[in-house]
Amino acid sequence: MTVHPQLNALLEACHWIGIKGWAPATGGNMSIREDDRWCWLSESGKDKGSLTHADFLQVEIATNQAPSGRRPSAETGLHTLIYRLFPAAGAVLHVHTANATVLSRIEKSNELVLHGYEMQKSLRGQSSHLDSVAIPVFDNDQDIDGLARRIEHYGTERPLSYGFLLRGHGLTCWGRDVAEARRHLEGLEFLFECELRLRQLEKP
Ligand SMILES: CSCCC(=O)C(=O)COP(=O)(O)O
Ligand SMILES: [Zn+2]
Repeated sequence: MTVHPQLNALLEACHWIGIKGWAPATGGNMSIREDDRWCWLSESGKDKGSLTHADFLQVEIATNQAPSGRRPSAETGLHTLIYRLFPAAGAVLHVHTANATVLSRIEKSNELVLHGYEMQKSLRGQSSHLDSVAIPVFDNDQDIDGLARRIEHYGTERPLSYGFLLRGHGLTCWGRDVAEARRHLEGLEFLFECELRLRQLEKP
């Protein structure tokens, strides 16, 4: 079997996520794009910190179908949405970090605005801490098709870049390749931790 060149990088990213504790239990899911039609997604219900090549399933982006008959991630529809909306997206990482989970509950509006942090420059195209970066926050939903429709609708009205938060659930982020998706994940996670600490310190 020929292995997609980005799959090794994705596996390494999954192991790194596991070591960081960002995909506890069976939380999280990860994928890479193969081409316009196909992507490779983690199988549902696995420990994402100890995945092997065999745990990635080929999935058709337009239909969410896996020809193998095995069950790809329960959140497949969010990965394929990103690949459909953003032709340049090459990798998607979804994690359940404590910071993303708690901050998305504390933030009551539909956007978390990051401002004043040098680390905003870890995000593609950002060049100053003086700019504001809005990360959308969507209410969590077990209806992934419905959730995907809400995210798609948001993207018709507001910029949808880097990633989004699912309230009380976690972060989904992407990049042109695994390296960029990893950088966005690490950068956003650091920014979430700073924002959470700041809000706790500033609490009256
Ligand atoms: C305890 S994990 C709940 C499901 C979830 O949010 C997740 O990220 C993992 O789902 P998958 O089907 O991709 O294993
Ligand atoms: Zn999840």
